[in-house]
Amino acid sequence: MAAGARDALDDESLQELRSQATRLLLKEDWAGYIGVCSRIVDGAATDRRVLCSALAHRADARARLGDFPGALADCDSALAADPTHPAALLAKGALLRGLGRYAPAADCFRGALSAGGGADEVRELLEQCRRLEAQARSGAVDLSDWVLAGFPGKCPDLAEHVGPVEVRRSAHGGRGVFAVKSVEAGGTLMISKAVAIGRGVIPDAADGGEKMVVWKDFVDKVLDAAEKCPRTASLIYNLSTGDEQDHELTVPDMALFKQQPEELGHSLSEAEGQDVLDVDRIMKVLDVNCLTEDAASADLLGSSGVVNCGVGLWILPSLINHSCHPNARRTHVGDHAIVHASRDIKAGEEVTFPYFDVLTPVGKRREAARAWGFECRCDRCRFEAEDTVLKQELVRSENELVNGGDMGALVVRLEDKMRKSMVERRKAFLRASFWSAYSALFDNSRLVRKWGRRVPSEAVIAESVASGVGGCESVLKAMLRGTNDGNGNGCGNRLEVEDKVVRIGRATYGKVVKRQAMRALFKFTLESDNNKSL
Ligand SMILES: C[S@@+](CC[C@H](N)C(=O)[O-])C[C@H]1O[C@@H](n2cnc3c(N)ncnc32)[C@H](O)[C@@H]1O
Repeated sequence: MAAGARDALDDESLQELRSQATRLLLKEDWAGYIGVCSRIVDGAATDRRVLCSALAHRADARARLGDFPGALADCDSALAADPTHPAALLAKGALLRGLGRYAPAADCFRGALSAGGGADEVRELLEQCRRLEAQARSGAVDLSDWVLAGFPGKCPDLAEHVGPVEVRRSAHGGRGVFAVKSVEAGGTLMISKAVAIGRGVIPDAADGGEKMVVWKDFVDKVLDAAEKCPRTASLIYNLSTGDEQDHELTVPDMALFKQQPEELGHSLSEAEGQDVLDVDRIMKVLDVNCLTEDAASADLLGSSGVVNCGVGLWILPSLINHSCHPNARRTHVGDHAIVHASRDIKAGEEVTFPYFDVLTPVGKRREAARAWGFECRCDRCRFEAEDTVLKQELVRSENELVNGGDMGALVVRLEDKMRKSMVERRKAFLRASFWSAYSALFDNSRLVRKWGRRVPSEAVIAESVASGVGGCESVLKAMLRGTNDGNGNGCGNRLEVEDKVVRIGRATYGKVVKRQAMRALFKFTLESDNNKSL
């Protein structure tokens, strides 16, 4: 330390501050730690070594508290004083990596390696950044090793990715997400990291109280994230509260979803200059935009008699509207949601999720949409409502479904109606609406013996439903069961059948594993409850 500098720390004071910092570090008291680092920074005078390492430590603590702009500014000050300071390069690399800026993060780790920082660990970080940078650009994910090993340990790290999609005004209401290129079933549309997730393992018999604990914890995390990062607050304020008229919802620029380092620290819209969070507004946004996570990996960790509950906010995916013939699904891996095409999507088509179970008749779907606060305007609902002859048949079948009866007879009657004139897509819609009747028939060997010859095979029904409403676990299960004799009862020859099964597997989970690992997912699908994703 330079002797005689004003306010410079003497060796003894510096030693005392370092001991205090270590105690606070062990207690993970980051605010206290930042305070002590600041005193060292202020007293470091012209001692570059002391100054840079205190700035690097303060940057690390600021990042832990979510103050990314402050952390980045500390790293930059340290590197302005000493461009090869290993700890500052490592701190900046870790910060940029966490923010999804893999290429500049890799530059920092490369710099730290040449400055002699870390070696093996830094080499590993550099390798990770290269892999994530490539994945962020291509959207290609390969979870084969993790799946084949039975989902061990921590989830694989993923990078955010915005695929061939853009936000536009939607006929469904407000804004929606649209494909700008054709995407085949299983293709990745986007990979988004959650702003926050509330997770809990809730006993089956739990009342609403335990769910409220998960919700409260989640809301606190969202508010915390918004408070610390104006950009996050700005993204949240772009989402609908449910109170706006359609024309009041502005179409956001896609650049908003592609984080740039120069945007760090200042927001792109309303959150700028706004010190106090609009908590009421954020609460409304959460009500309209939260998505649930049915994570298979979380499910595997749970024990019997409990259900895993995950609720989260993923910004770009929450702009995806609902349709009863959806074409997209999510696969959850850690905090990332991989959104993929669940059936082929044409360029210009709107990307849609099922907000609720769409393997149900129109009446039940209407109730579910109302619970969400909207009237579904999708073409499947329109088709099921407009044809008066069909409407009568649907009312009769829905009543039979509710009151029980011979589900085989119901299916035969529906199939006879369809055989006459209906196009494949409409057949797929009706089969999806009466999926539970088809399942009851195929689940019961007595009914299969009685009615089996008069209806298409289970595999043919599964393929038809997947073409109409996309792949999902129930349909994949039916396909696997329907083809386990190897020929799929009229579904084609063995290789053709295998291709069809893999296609529905990809439509269900996305192209996240190689073909050989797909078998592990199939085993998992057959063993798990319906409606769980990865
Ligand atoms: C998560 S937001 C989807 C994005 C929203 N359209 C926007 O502009 O922000 C959910 C809301 O979108 C609207 N919505 C989604 N799907 C719809 C559909 N099929 N029919 C009518 N409104 C729909 C409803 O207002 C619903 O509460």
